[in-house]
Amino acid sequence: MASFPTETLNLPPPINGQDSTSHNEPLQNADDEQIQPSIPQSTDDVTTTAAEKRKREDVATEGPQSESAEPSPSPSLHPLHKTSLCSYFRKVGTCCHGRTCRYAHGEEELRIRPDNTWDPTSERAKKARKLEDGDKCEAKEDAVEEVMMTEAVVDGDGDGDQDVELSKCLVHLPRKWHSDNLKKFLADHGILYKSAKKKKGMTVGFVKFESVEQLKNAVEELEGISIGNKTLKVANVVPRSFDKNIKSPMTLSGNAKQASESAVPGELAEAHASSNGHEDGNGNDEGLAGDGSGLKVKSARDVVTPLAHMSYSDQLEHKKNSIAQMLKKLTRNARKACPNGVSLPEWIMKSREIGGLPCKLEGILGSPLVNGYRNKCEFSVGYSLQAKPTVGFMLGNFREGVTAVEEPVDCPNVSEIACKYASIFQEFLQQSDLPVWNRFKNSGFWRQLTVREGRTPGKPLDVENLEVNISEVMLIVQVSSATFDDAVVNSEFERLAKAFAAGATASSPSLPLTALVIQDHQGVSNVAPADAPLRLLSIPKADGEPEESNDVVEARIHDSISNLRFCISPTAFFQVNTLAAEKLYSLGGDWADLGPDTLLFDVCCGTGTIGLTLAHRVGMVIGIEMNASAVSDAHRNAEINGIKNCRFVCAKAEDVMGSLLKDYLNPLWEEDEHASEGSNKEITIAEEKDSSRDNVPENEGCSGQDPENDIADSNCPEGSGKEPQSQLQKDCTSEGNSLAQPFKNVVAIVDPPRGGLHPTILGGCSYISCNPETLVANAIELCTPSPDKIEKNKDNRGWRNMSSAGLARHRAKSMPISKPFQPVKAMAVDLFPHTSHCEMVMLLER
Ligand SMILES: C[S@@+](CC[C@H](N)C(=O)[O-])C[C@H]1O[C@@H](n2cnc3c(N)ncnc32)[C@H](O)[C@@H]1O
Repeated sequence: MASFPTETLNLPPPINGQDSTSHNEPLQNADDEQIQPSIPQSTDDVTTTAAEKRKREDVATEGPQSESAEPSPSPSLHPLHKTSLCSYFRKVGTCCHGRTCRYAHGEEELRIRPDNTWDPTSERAKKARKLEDGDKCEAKEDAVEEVMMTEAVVDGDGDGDQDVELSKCLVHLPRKWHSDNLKKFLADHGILYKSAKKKKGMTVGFVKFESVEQLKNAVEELEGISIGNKTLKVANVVPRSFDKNIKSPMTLSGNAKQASESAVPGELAEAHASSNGHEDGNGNDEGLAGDGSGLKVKSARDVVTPLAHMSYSDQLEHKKNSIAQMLKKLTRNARKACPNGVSLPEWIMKSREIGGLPCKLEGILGSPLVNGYRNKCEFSVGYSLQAKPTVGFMLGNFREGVTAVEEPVDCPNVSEIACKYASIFQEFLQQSDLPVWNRFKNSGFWRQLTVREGRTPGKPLDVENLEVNISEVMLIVQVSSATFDDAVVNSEFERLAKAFAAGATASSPSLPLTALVIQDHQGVSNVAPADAPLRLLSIPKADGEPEESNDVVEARIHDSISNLRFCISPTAFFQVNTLAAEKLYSLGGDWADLGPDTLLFDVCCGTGTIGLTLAHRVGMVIGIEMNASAVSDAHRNAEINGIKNCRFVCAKAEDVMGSLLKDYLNPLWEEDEHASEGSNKEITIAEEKDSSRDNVPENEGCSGQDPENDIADSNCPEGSGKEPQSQLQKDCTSEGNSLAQPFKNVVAIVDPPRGGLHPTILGGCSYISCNPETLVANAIELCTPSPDKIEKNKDNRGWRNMSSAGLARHRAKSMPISKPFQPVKAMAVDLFPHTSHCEMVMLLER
């Protein structure tokens, strides 16, 4: 039996004592702590007596009041005796060891662990987790009042500042309420007011009063009232008024220090101060700072790079620890989902030896670049706390009424070039005749600026001066043009192109500007569908003349990974940290055990990066991707790099995976129906994420597109993947393997979007994959043994309220019967320094 000594896990100590499965428990020695052998052991009278005594002690000391006063175990017993539930007993209600079993037979026998935690699968642990989550929620709710701020949501009637002074936000209202519900609620409580507004989906409403008296009465009456299980809070309305004549405090250098030095007194000074507040490394105050109105607000730096106050080595330790916690979920949930009457897989049994982990966590790879590493930044356009049109990051969650946007000052993940372009655009907006987007009213014109950067392959990296590494820049400006006059719009675009060109030239050194694209999008959120109309603008030359006609210039930039050149179109996904992505892909390749006999599926391949960088190590690559322009980039990338053993299919993976597998593997199955068994691997590359996505600046890990609603097959430049086999054979008659020369090894590298993969892909073959939470959910489905009979998932009601792991357990019951995968090893790779996100590679085999 393979053992996994704890030393090799290289796990950090528990943070805040939260490590519930105590990886440091002295249980490594598999021979010493035998895991439920199938042959009954002889009963040892002495042990029985001790166990009975122990049990009596346990029963006597149980109950809430005794939990902390747990007596130390008898010296003759292992300190972990009965601190974990017996899975055999749980499944079948009996266990061959009877009372001598070292594991607890039921909750009553369970003892608290030496580190003061309960077996994470026990009811007590669940209760503790719930209480803890409740505390966190309460703390968050209390904080809401502190960070309350909104853009100009109260309709102005010309009173300017008075509008704001006579207005209040009501916080913790039911999401389903709209304005009428709010008005009725106010009337029921006898509140007099001028206007009341509430948008469905938000937890805040806005009330304007006629007089200070009305306002005072309302505050007295409403503050603290219970609505459902929430307590109503009354908060101030932000922003305060902004003087249009005051220029942006952000300097063209984008340098945070210079920016805060140049801040105009009384303007954004406090916001900058809050960023600097973290420089002492003390993150205890959560970076809250005043905005001058008595409210406490977070800075863009706090929101976008919440770990920036920690040293990078501490960040890596922190991420590795949270990945370990995430992995333990896989063990717990696969154990729970294991069907009755089916033995637990060996990896679950062995997990006890490695602190509950499903497999060895090999450690964490750091990012080669820690600052300014992002090659793509999406800046929102909105109002700052002072109501100034601003290009930067939103300070919070729209549902909670936070729409304020602050400049990307002192955000260490943002590149200097991106900061400079944000600043140029912000300057332009101050003078523009067209309005910035108002999220509350869903109206306005300017919505978002995306800055994408590319590098030339083969050039050694200058780490001291990152800007010089960037040779190409694409700017994508998102607008909502539907209600605006074409002539006005066109003239604004012309001015915009001039402003960018002039700003780029004036900067020192001058900034690359390769393509300027307008994306027209009418939707409520800034996440545009992949087919949102794009328009390429001409970039004027320095002397003011337009450079080329639209037909000649292409909206594409290039970057390089592993010395290959990649062409990237405006909406195609490309990892935002190119150098760290290179590490991630090569790790995936190393683990996948690739060779000339390997057929590699690059599932969710984007521009083909994973498949193309590994193509020289396999017989053939098949990339599957639903975004048509990414697929066309992938084709072009294969071509410009002279790679011939790749094929790219434009389709949803769940629609074509089954038929592709059938087409490519059938010849194998005909020869030997077990040929594919044991040689299949899945490598999952997963991104760990924070649940509060709204705070994240933009696509860290995926395009943000809704996989269900995007491109139809008919839009695809290439085949849908449903071609007859003869067509497939024709496609892969390159130097690599073809169907005539069967592949002995099938590997899928799965790099899904944030939402994970559609479950129907998972039943097909073995995989490698990357997003810790969705990976864990997918892995639960892949690694849980099949039941004897598949259940039809008739009742899917309530799935919205389920955790991703709960949903995966539910789905696992209806997966096609197949041999389960087993987790072999995992490694975290940090692509996102200073944020809480992290990628993970996991090898699953069967
Ligand atoms: C995280 S990105 C990874 C891209 C690529 N592997 C890379 O590293 O550059 C996920 C990709 O999956 C694509 N995608 C999302 N859902 C999909 C689906 N159901 N089928 C195929 N592709 C999908 C997205 O368009 C996006 O390009």
